[in-house]
Amino acid sequence: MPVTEFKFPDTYQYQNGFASYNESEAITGALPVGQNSPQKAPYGLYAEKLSGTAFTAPRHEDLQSWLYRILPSAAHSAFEPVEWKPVGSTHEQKPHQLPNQIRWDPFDLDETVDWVHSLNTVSSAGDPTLKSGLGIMIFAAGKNMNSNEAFYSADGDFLIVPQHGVLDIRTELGKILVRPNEICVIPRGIRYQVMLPEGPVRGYILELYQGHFQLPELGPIGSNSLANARDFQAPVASYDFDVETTWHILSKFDGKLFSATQNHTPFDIVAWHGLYYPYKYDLGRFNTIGSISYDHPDPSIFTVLTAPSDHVGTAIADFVIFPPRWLVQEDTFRPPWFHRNTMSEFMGLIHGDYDAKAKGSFRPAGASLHNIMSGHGPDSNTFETASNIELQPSKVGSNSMAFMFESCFMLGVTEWGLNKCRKVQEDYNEKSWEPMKVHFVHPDKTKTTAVNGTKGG
Ligand SMILES: O=C(O)Cc1cc(O)ccc1O
Ligand SMILES: [Fe+2]
Repeated sequence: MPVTEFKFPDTYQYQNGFASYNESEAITGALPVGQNSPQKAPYGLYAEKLSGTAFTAPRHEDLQSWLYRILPSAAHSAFEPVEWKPVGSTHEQKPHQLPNQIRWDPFDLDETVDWVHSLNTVSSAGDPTLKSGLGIMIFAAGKNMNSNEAFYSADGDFLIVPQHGVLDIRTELGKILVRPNEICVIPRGIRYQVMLPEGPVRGYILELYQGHFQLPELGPIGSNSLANARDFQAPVASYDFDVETTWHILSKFDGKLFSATQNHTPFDIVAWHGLYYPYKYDLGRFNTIGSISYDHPDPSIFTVLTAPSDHVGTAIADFVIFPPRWLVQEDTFRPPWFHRNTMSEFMGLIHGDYDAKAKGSFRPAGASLHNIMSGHGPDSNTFETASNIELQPSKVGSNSMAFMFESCFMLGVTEWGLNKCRKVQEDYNEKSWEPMKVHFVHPDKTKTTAVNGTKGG
């Protein structure tokens, strides 16, 4: 069910559509007509270009916006490095590459920190300096950012998946409210401030060091379904006129934090137009497709957004969800099959349960990582139940929302993710797959052999 139908209505205004060429002006006439950079922009505003792709990118990839602001973003002091707890996503701190299946208990809320200081990298691949790879972060914050602070990441686009609490995000291009079961994307470079109107927040972030997210191809599904383009929402221009306050601009740059000061607000964009902007999406609007005959299809049918690599069909990162849905397949083992995947699978749970795992084992605000070729699938109890249950149409995932960040890269686990967070479940394999029973019965029953104390047949 869409969040917007059961929670308080969003107070902000949006423009609808994925990858739409948008334009917005907080004062009528602030956008120049017929050109981008007149000798004098309307109302004495400065014109500033923001590029999300190279100037020479092909048209179908091109992401640029023109901003009309009171002062240019360049008007600030030099950036200085500032103390930041290591977020563990730089090439200087190589993460642990492990073939183990890993699962984390729910990450703790931390009411002592704000958005910027709440970010902890749990897993990563590649290197932001080479615009290659991605980072996966957990955020858990309980404080508003200072009212005169704004943050941006030069390292990549943030795909933010809140699990708890409400994020009131003021971006340079306008305001976005994001709640659990909604997601938002803040592209590289865009400055923003995060306030917490309902108290503590927690969730997951995929930071994409290369490329940008797009909607997946629909192939034979046709021209609608999955995440429909019209349900994505971009903010409208909203500005302050403040050239007196001292502001701090915080920059995540190669996994480190830098700060610069300026004596004017960064939220001074009166109008903008273009294709490079933040946006949000309500996962409750996802139109889920599934099997209506037999067998369990690949989870790619649940892809909300994909960041493609240069190799068609292989993603740097897919964002996949497991929404409430009906299962009706006949003569089918309905939960996910056992598998080993050339892609890495990092999963999180926003609320509810996940149908491949025993209740209470993979919990909301927890996570799991099944790296390249690490065998996984339903745990032993889930297998026994699903292979014996009488098959009726049944609804799975009512009031639940699991998701997966799936990547072609081997995902390393940071020191924080492996040790410091203290959430790794030591008994994941022991509880899930080591108890699997042998059901094999040789057609010639005299050849049955005892294994693990269980006699086949
Ligand atoms: O491993 C998982 O739980 C995710 C997953 C779900 C599914 O339905 C099929 C494949 C897959 O990797
Ligand atoms: Fe999987």
